[in-house]
Amino acid sequence: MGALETRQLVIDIPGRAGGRPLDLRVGTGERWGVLGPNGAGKTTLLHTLAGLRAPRSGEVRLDGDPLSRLRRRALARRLGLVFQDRHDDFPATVRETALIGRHPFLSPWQQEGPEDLARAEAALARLDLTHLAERGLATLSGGERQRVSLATVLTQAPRVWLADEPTNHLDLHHQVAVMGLLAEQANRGCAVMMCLHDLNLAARWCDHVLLLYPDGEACWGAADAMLVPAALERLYGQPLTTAMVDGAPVFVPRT
Ligand SMILES: Nc1ncnc2c1ncn2[C@@H]1O[C@H](COP(=O)(O)OP(=O)(O)OP(=O)(O)O)[C@@H](O)[C@H]1O
Repeated sequence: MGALETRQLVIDIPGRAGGRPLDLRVGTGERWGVLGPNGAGKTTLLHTLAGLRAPRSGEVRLDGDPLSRLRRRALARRLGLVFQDRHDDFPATVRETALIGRHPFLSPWQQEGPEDLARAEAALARLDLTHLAERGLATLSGGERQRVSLATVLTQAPRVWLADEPTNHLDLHHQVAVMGLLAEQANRGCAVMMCLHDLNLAARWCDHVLLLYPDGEACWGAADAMLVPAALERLYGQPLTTAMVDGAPVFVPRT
Protein backbone atom coordinates (compact mmCIF):
# COMPACT_ATOMS: atom_id res chain seq x y z
CA MET A 1 0.00 0.00 0.00
CA GLY A 2 1.25 3.46 -0.85
CA ALA A 3 1.40 6.21 1.79
CA LEU A 4 -0.63 8.37 -0.58
CA GLU A 5 -2.96 6.79 -3.10
CA THR A 6 -5.43 8.09 -5.61
CA ARG A 7 -8.30 6.04 -6.97
CA GLN A 8 -9.71 7.11 -10.32
CA LEU A 9 -8.89 10.68 -9.34
CA VAL A 10 -9.87 13.43 -11.77
CA ILE A 11 -8.77 16.85 -10.62
CA ASP A 12 -11.13 19.77 -11.05
CA ILE A 13 -9.70 22.17 -13.62
CA PRO A 14 -12.26 24.86 -14.49
CA GLY A 15 -13.26 24.65 -18.14
CA ARG A 16 -11.53 21.30 -18.76
CA ALA A 17 -13.82 18.53 -19.94
CA GLY A 18 -12.25 15.58 -18.16
CA GLY A 19 -8.90 13.98 -17.98
CA ARG A 20 -7.27 10.65 -17.47
CA PRO A 21 -8.28 9.26 -14.05
CA LEU A 22 -5.17 8.97 -11.87
CA ASP A 23 -4.46 5.76 -9.98
CA LEU A 24 -1.25 6.75 -8.25
CA ARG A 25 0.49 4.99 -5.41
CA VAL A 26 3.18 7.11 -3.81
CA GLY A 27 5.01 4.80 -1.46
CA THR A 28 7.19 5.56 1.54
CA GLY A 29 10.74 6.24 0.45
CA GLU A 30 9.66 7.32 -3.02
CA ARG A 31 10.41 10.64 -4.68
CA TRP A 32 7.90 11.62 -7.33
CA GLY A 33 8.31 14.49 -9.76
CA VAL A 34 5.25 16.03 -11.41
CA LEU A 35 6.08 17.63 -14.74
CA GLY A 36 3.95 19.52 -17.21
CA PRO A 37 3.61 22.86 -18.96
CA ASN A 38 2.05 25.95 -17.37
CA GLY A 39 -1.61 25.39 -16.65
CA ALA A 40 -1.46 21.59 -16.94
CA GLY A 41 -2.79 21.23 -13.39
CA LYS A 42 0.28 20.48 -11.25
CA THR A 43 -0.66 22.86 -8.45
CA THR A 44 -4.29 21.81 -8.62
CA LEU A 45 -3.20 18.18 -8.27
CA LEU A 46 -1.02 18.92 -5.24
CA HIS A 47 -3.80 20.94 -3.58
CA THR A 48 -6.24 18.10 -4.27
CA LEU A 49 -3.82 15.58 -2.74
CA ALA A 50 -3.50 17.87 0.29
CA GLY A 51 -7.28 18.06 0.73
CA LEU A 52 -7.44 21.79 -0.07
CA ARG A 53 -9.51 21.26 -3.21
CA ALA A 54 -12.23 18.74 -3.85
CA PRO A 55 -11.60 16.38 -6.75
CA ARG A 56 -14.05 16.36 -9.63
CA SER A 57 -14.30 12.60 -9.13
CA GLY A 58 -12.46 9.75 -7.48
CA GLU A 59 -10.67 9.90 -4.16
CA VAL A 60 -7.38 10.36 -2.33
CA ARG A 61 -6.29 8.05 0.48
CA LEU A 62 -3.62 8.64 3.07
CA ASP A 63 -2.31 5.41 4.62
CA GLY A 64 -5.55 3.80 3.44
CA ASP A 65 -7.85 6.45 5.00
CA PRO A 66 -9.99 8.49 2.59
CA LEU A 67 -8.83 12.11 2.89
CA SER A 68 -12.42 13.28 2.97
CA ARG A 69 -12.89 11.52 6.33
CA LEU A 70 -9.79 12.96 8.03
CA ARG A 71 -10.00 16.08 10.15
CA ARG A 72 -7.66 18.87 9.13
CA ARG A 73 -5.47 18.58 12.23
CA ALA A 74 -5.09 14.84 11.83
CA LEU A 75 -4.20 15.40 8.19
CA ALA A 76 -1.66 18.11 9.03
CA ARG A 77 0.13 15.76 11.39
CA ARG A 78 0.78 13.41 8.52
CA LEU A 79 0.94 15.54 5.39
CA GLY A 80 2.79 18.79 4.68
CA LEU A 81 2.55 21.09 1.67
CA VAL A 82 5.21 23.53 0.52
CA PHE A 83 3.18 26.15 -1.34
CA GLN A 84 4.35 27.88 -4.48
CA ASP A 85 5.12 31.53 -3.77
CA ARG A 86 2.96 31.92 -0.72
CA HIS A 87 2.69 35.53 0.41
CA ASP A 88 1.11 35.76 3.82
CA ASP A 89 0.75 39.31 4.95
CA PHE A 90 1.14 38.15 8.52
CA PRO A 91 3.67 40.28 10.41
CA ALA A 92 5.64 37.24 11.61
CA THR A 93 9.33 36.54 12.03
CA VAL A 94 11.12 33.65 10.37
CA ARG A 95 11.24 31.71 13.67
CA GLU A 96 7.51 32.30 14.37
CA THR A 97 6.69 31.10 10.86
CA ALA A 98 8.72 27.91 11.23
CA LEU A 99 6.93 27.24 14.54
CA ILE A 100 3.60 27.17 12.70
CA GLY A 101 4.74 23.71 11.65
CA ARG A 102 4.15 22.54 15.22
CA HIS A 103 0.57 23.85 15.46
CA PRO A 104 -1.09 20.58 14.36
CA PHE A 105 0.53 18.95 17.39
CA LEU A 106 -0.54 21.56 19.99
CA SER A 107 -3.95 22.08 21.53
CA PRO A 108 -5.66 25.36 20.52
CA TRP A 109 -4.16 27.73 23.11
CA GLN A 110 -1.10 25.71 24.04
CA GLN A 111 2.23 27.54 23.79
CA GLU A 112 5.08 25.94 21.93
CA GLY A 113 7.44 24.12 24.32
CA PRO A 114 11.23 23.63 24.29
CA GLU A 115 10.95 20.60 22.04
CA ASP A 116 8.91 22.54 19.48
CA LEU A 117 11.46 25.35 19.58
CA ALA A 118 14.33 22.90 19.20
CA ARG A 119 12.67 21.39 16.12
CA ALA A 120 12.16 24.83 14.59
CA GLU A 121 15.75 25.86 15.30
CA ALA A 122 17.06 22.65 13.74
CA ALA A 123 14.91 23.21 10.65
CA LEU A 124 16.11 26.83 10.34
CA ALA A 125 19.71 25.64 10.61
CA ARG A 126 19.10 22.94 7.96
CA LEU A 127 17.74 25.57 5.57
CA ASP A 128 20.57 28.01 6.29
CA LEU A 129 18.24 30.49 8.00
CA THR A 130 19.55 30.74 11.56
CA HIS A 131 20.96 34.22 10.96
CA LEU A 132 17.53 35.40 9.75
CA ALA A 133 15.45 33.91 12.60
CA GLU A 134 14.42 37.31 14.02
CA ARG A 135 13.75 38.94 10.65
CA GLY A 136 10.22 39.75 9.51
CA LEU A 137 8.98 37.63 6.61
CA ALA A 138 8.15 40.73 4.56
CA THR A 139 11.83 41.74 4.51
CA LEU A 140 13.09 38.50 2.95
CA SER A 141 14.27 37.83 -0.59
CA GLY A 142 12.36 35.36 -2.75
CA GLY A 143 14.83 32.54 -2.15
CA GLU A 144 14.98 33.19 1.60
CA ARG A 145 11.19 33.14 1.76
CA GLN A 146 11.13 29.86 -0.15
CA ARG A 147 13.55 28.34 2.35
CA VAL A 148 11.30 29.50 5.21
CA SER A 149 8.38 27.60 3.61
CA LEU A 150 10.53 24.48 3.50
CA ALA A 151 11.74 25.01 7.08
CA THR A 152 8.11 25.26 8.25
CA VAL A 153 7.26 21.89 6.72
CA LEU A 154 10.50 20.42 8.07
CA THR A 155 9.44 21.61 11.54
CA GLN A 156 6.06 19.94 10.93
CA ALA A 157 7.95 16.72 9.99
CA PRO A 158 5.12 15.05 8.04
CA ARG A 159 5.35 11.55 6.58
CA VAL A 160 4.06 12.82 3.25
CA TRP A 161 5.71 15.85 1.67
CA LEU A 162 4.00 17.68 -1.19
CA ALA A 163 6.20 20.44 -2.60
CA ASP A 164 5.09 22.86 -5.32
CA GLU A 165 8.22 23.92 -7.18
CA PRO A 166 10.43 23.67 -4.08
CA THR A 167 13.46 25.10 -5.88
CA ASN A 168 11.64 28.25 -7.03
CA HIS A 169 13.83 31.35 -6.52
CA LEU A 170 16.74 29.28 -5.19
CA ASP A 171 20.31 29.73 -6.33
CA LEU A 172 22.16 26.65 -7.60
CA HIS A 173 23.68 25.75 -4.25
CA HIS A 174 20.37 25.98 -2.43
CA GLN A 175 18.58 24.05 -5.21
CA VAL A 176 20.92 21.12 -4.66
CA ALA A 177 20.64 21.49 -0.87
CA VAL A 178 16.83 21.41 -1.03
CA MET A 179 16.74 18.40 -3.36
CA GLY A 180 19.17 16.72 -0.95
CA LEU A 181 16.83 17.54 1.94
CA LEU A 182 13.85 16.01 0.13
CA ALA A 183 15.90 12.91 -0.75
CA GLU A 184 16.90 12.63 2.89
CA GLN A 185 13.24 12.80 3.95
CA ALA A 186 12.44 9.98 1.51
CA ASN A 187 15.35 7.93 2.82
CA ARG A 188 13.89 8.33 6.31
CA GLY A 189 10.63 6.78 5.15
CA CYS A 190 8.64 9.77 3.90
CA ALA A 191 6.72 9.81 0.64
CA VAL A 192 7.72 12.86 -1.40
CA MET A 193 5.95 14.39 -4.38
CA MET A 194 7.15 17.62 -5.99
CA CYS A 195 6.16 19.72 -8.98
CA LEU A 196 9.19 20.73 -10.99
CA HIS A 197 9.87 22.78 -14.09
CA ASP A 198 13.51 21.71 -14.23
CA LEU A 199 13.75 18.42 -16.10
CA ASN A 200 17.33 17.99 -15.02
CA LEU A 201 16.50 18.17 -11.33
CA ALA A 202 13.75 15.61 -11.94
CA ALA A 203 16.18 13.32 -13.79
CA ARG A 204 18.73 13.52 -11.01
CA TRP A 205 16.53 13.41 -7.94
CA CYS A 206 13.22 11.68 -8.70
CA ASP A 207 12.65 7.92 -8.92
CA HIS A 208 9.09 8.25 -10.24
CA VAL A 209 7.60 10.81 -12.59
CA LEU A 210 4.07 11.87 -13.49
CA LEU A 211 3.66 13.71 -16.79
CA LEU A 212 0.59 15.96 -16.90
CA TYR A 213 -0.58 17.20 -20.28
CA PRO A 214 -2.70 20.35 -20.71
CA ASP A 215 -5.67 18.36 -22.09
CA GLY A 216 -5.81 16.21 -18.92
CA GLU A 217 -3.92 13.27 -20.42
CA ALA A 218 -1.33 11.83 -18.04
CA CYS A 219 1.19 9.04 -17.71
CA TRP A 220 3.35 7.97 -14.82
CA GLY A 221 5.92 5.41 -13.84
CA ALA A 222 9.61 4.91 -13.12
CA ALA A 223 11.60 8.07 -13.87
CA ASP A 224 13.89 6.51 -16.47
CA ALA A 225 10.88 5.20 -18.41
CA MET A 226 9.12 8.60 -18.34
CA LEU A 227 12.06 10.92 -18.96
CA VAL A 228 12.58 10.08 -22.61
CA PRO A 229 13.08 12.85 -25.16
CA ALA A 230 10.06 12.04 -27.35
CA ALA A 231 7.63 12.14 -24.40
CA LEU A 232 9.14 15.34 -23.01
CA GLU A 233 9.16 17.07 -26.39
CA ARG A 234 5.48 16.27 -26.75
CA LEU A 235 4.79 17.40 -23.17
CA TYR A 236 6.28 20.85 -23.66
CA GLY A 237 5.98 21.22 -27.45
CA GLN A 238 9.70 21.95 -27.36
CA PRO A 239 12.54 20.19 -29.20
CA LEU A 240 15.28 19.00 -26.85
CA THR A 241 18.88 17.89 -27.06
CA THR A 242 19.82 15.13 -24.61
CA ALA A 243 23.21 14.23 -23.18
CA MET A 244 24.35 11.95 -20.36
CA VAL A 245 26.26 13.65 -17.56
CA ASP A 246 27.44 11.76 -14.46
CA GLY A 247 25.06 8.90 -15.26
CA ALA A 248 21.89 11.02 -15.56
CA PRO A 249 20.28 12.50 -18.68
CA VAL A 250 20.53 16.25 -19.17
CA PHE A 251 17.91 17.92 -21.34
CA VAL A 252 18.66 21.20 -23.09
CA PRO A 253 16.04 23.10 -25.15
CA ARG A 254 16.91 23.24 -28.84
CA THR A 255 16.16 26.54 -30.53
N1 LIG B 1 -10.06 29.35 -9.50
C1 LIG B 1 -9.82 29.14 -10.79
N2 LIG B 1 -10.64 29.66 -11.75
C2 LIG B 1 -10.39 29.48 -13.07
N3 LIG B 1 -9.34 28.76 -13.51
C3 LIG B 1 -8.51 28.23 -12.62
C4 LIG B 1 -8.68 28.39 -11.22
N4 LIG B 1 -7.69 27.76 -10.58
C5 LIG B 1 -6.92 27.22 -11.54
N5 LIG B 1 -7.41 27.51 -12.76
C6 LIG B 1 -6.83 27.10 -14.06
O1 LIG B 1 -6.55 25.71 -13.98
C7 LIG B 1 -5.39 25.43 -14.77
C8 LIG B 1 -4.40 24.65 -13.94
O2 LIG B 1 -3.78 25.51 -13.00
P1 LIG B 1 -2.56 25.02 -12.11
O3 LIG B 1 -2.15 26.17 -11.24
O4 LIG B 1 -2.93 23.76 -11.45
O5 LIG B 1 -1.45 24.74 -13.25
P2 LIG B 1 0.09 24.40 -13.08
O6 LIG B 1 0.35 23.19 -13.92
O7 LIG B 1 0.48 24.33 -11.67
O8 LIG B 1 0.76 25.66 -13.81
P3 LIG B 1 2.15 26.44 -13.57
O9 LIG B 1 3.22 25.61 -14.22
O10 LIG B 1 1.93 27.72 -14.35
O11 LIG B 1 2.35 26.67 -12.10
C9 LIG B 1 -4.86 26.75 -15.29
O12 LIG B 1 -5.26 26.93 -16.63
C10 LIG B 1 -5.51 27.77 -14.37
O13 LIG B 1 -5.69 29.01 -15.03
